[in-house]
Amino acid sequence: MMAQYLEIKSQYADALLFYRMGDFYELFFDDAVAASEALDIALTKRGKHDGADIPMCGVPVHSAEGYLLTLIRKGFRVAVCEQMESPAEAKKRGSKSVVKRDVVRLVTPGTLTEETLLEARRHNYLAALAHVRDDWALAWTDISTGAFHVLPITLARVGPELACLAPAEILISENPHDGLHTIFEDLGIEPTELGKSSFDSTSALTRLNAQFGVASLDAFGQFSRPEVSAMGALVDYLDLTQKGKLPLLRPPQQEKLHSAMQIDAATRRNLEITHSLQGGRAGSLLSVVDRTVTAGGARLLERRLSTPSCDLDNIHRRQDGITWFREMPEIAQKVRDALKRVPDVDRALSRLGLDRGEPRDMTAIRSALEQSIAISALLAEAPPPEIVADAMHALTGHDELRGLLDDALVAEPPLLARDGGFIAAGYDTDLDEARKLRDEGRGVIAGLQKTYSEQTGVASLKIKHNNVLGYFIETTATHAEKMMAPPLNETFIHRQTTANQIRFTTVELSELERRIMNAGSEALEIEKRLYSSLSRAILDKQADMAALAQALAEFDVCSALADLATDLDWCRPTVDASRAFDVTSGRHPVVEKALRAQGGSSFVANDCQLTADDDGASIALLTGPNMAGKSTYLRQNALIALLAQTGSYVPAESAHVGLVSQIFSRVGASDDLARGRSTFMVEMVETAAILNQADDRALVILDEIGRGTATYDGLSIAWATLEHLQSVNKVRALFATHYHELTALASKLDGVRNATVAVREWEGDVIFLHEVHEGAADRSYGVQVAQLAGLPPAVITRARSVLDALEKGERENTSPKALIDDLPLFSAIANAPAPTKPGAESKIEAQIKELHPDEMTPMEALQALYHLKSLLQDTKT
Ligand SMILES: Nc1ncnc2c1ncn2[C@@H]1O[C@H](COP(=O)(O)OP(=O)(O)OP(=O)(O)O)[C@@H](O)[C@H]1O
Repeated sequence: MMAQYLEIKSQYADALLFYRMGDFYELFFDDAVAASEALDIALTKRGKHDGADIPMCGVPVHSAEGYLLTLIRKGFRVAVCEQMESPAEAKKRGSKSVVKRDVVRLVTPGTLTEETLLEARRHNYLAALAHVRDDWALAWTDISTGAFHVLPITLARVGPELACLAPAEILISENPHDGLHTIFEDLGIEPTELGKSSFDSTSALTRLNAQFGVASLDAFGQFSRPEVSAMGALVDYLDLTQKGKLPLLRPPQQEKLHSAMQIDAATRRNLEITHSLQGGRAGSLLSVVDRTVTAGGARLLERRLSTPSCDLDNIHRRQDGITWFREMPEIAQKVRDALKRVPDVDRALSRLGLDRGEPRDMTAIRSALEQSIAISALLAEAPPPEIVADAMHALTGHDELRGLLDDALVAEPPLLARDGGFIAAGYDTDLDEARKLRDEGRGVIAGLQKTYSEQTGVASLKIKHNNVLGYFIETTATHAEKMMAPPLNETFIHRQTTANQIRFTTVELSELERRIMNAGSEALEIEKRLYSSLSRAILDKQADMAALAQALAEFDVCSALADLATDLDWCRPTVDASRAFDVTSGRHPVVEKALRAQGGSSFVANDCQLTADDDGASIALLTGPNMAGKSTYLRQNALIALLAQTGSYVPAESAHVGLVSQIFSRVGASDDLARGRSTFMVEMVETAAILNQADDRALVILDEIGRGTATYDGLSIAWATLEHLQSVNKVRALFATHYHELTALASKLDGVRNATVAVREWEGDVIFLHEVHEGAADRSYGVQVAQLAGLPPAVITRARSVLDALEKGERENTSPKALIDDLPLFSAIANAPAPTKPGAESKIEAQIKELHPDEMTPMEALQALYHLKSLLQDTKT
């Protein structure tokens, strides 16, 4: 057995081998050590190899999925090795024969199909990156839904596209291109390297033609060599991991590089589109926007938010869909109620296709078909817009399949096909009979006894059972002669005579007995056969079912965005080919929601006017105090552009967005010490990307550029950046800064204007109004904000005097150093009496608490007052 183990393991060196032994998957050697640690299970030993103990651990087969999930999440790949015959079959070949075993599947992050291993509301992409000289292509698939796409790209776009896709696994050819290391490092992805043959475009063509059952790929589009190579690598890897059982894949969909808004990895992170900066979904734009009620809808929405469109027709079609649902709230509600009952058709289909399905996957298809009829009737109540009408075609015409599944399946099938019990009564007569025999064996025997008793005229005839004879017919010995003479002896075959009884059998009874005995397993066998034929019937309609799933997801997304727009009072933006960007009363959806949840102040809506001339830039230079809401304002406008091009309504009173081809954002500082980059370096790398790539359709938001270095260096960099954006990139941009010197540029550069976030000063404190209006701020109120944050009062006092000195120096043109030299040292201020800690009780307060005015004489009251006054004087000196 160990020899067999080692032989199989040698083929899967980079995976843990789950070696099936009866009811367990066992792991040995290093695999056992690694798995026991990762799964926190006991490490034992079994036998010896080369004189040393063999480490071993195991997981029960019935709960293996949970363990698999943990291992995959921890970055392992698992080869599942099953027994290919029963021990009895092995024995037939000789008493020492080892049960045949083989790997049936290699489980990797990108090739999961099990419900428990997948996140229902997210795609699980497997991607492959290929290049032929300087031409690159990215192909990706989600085998749990059948999606299959390919995109020709450039090396520069690899990072952004991968950031958008966020694949669970990415395949590259061995000895990868030098440029890829940094990209993968940036994204924190560990690619899977395949041999060069997996990427060979000639054999890829053959593989792809076979996979899609065509003689040539021309039917799906004209594909370049890198595209074919990337797609071929995907199919090759699926073949390898699924051991020849290829999943159902939709025909390759060829994407265009510029059909979607380009958003690079840093911008994606900064805008917190699908994940917040903390990494989770909570706090992201998606978490606020997602009101879908089906898993398919949720996946579609996430994909749309990740890839806002640049195709005006597409955007308008989607908007029309939302508007339609908004205008008919009652129908929309009913559609959403029906959608809530729609299971995950895509993933059910995929499991059936890979022969990993269970009866529930079939009932999932049945429920979807049932709800489709209801939804189709609801949608027909008013003339639908194009997007809805197109999708509606996919809902109908499945009566045959629905009828079949309706007739064939019980209402609530058991979890596993192998337990049987999922085929409905009345669907198959053989099955009904087998079940009848299994369940009502005794009843059938009683019926036969009655028949025989009538046929023989022996009222006392009985059918009995014992372990030696099995079922037999018994009469008293008095009937022996009659029973053993013609014509009865033709039917009744004598088996045994006892003192008083005589026993017979019949061909019919023997057959019945055999059938009763086998009925249980026969019922299971028949169900297995019926399961396969139902599965085939569903898979024959795979393309229709996939289209149905897509249509249902589309209705879900449209109606969910309509619900959101109505509930949160969002507007339909005008999206066109102009270079406008004009938002009235825009809001930040995530901050607004957070403020509402806290129940405190409400969000202050702000306008944004960035409409550019035909060939110029339009840049708003935003100054204002810390904490005033600059970052929020910057982000909210980027998110409005993004939402508008997703086809969604937007959080504003009105919005006009001329197509944005790229969004860039440099917001906030973060360092990347793991990669040896300081905060400032990260900032500069991101700024360089913007200045090198932004075109005149880009929307750029830059927050406090240059703040990570010395004041004059920072100011100079910010200055030059602003000029470059205005004169070379000619972008629409929001540029927030604390370098108030920059505001002077507004009068010098065309298309640059100043805006500021208002605050009010009151008794030395600042009150944040969060209102953005024309003009420039002259101060940052940093010291006040620091005070709010709880910096020790001595530090605040000291900071105020330093600030006053610096400002005075600036006015009087004195060197700051000379001025600061004149200031008393910090120690002078720090030696001042320690301020009472906020919340701690002062001496005076304590004394006042001790006073009981109702119990005091006027004299005592006067004395107490004098005493308090003297205390006050004590604290002041
Ligand atoms: N329009 C608004 N209405 C209400 N509250 C807002 C608004 N904008 C921002 N805020 C609140 O103010 C806080 C600070 O906002 P933000 O981080 O945008 O300030 P900032 O000006 O960028 O500050 P800094 O310059 O210190 O980075 C937010 O967390 C939010 O709670």
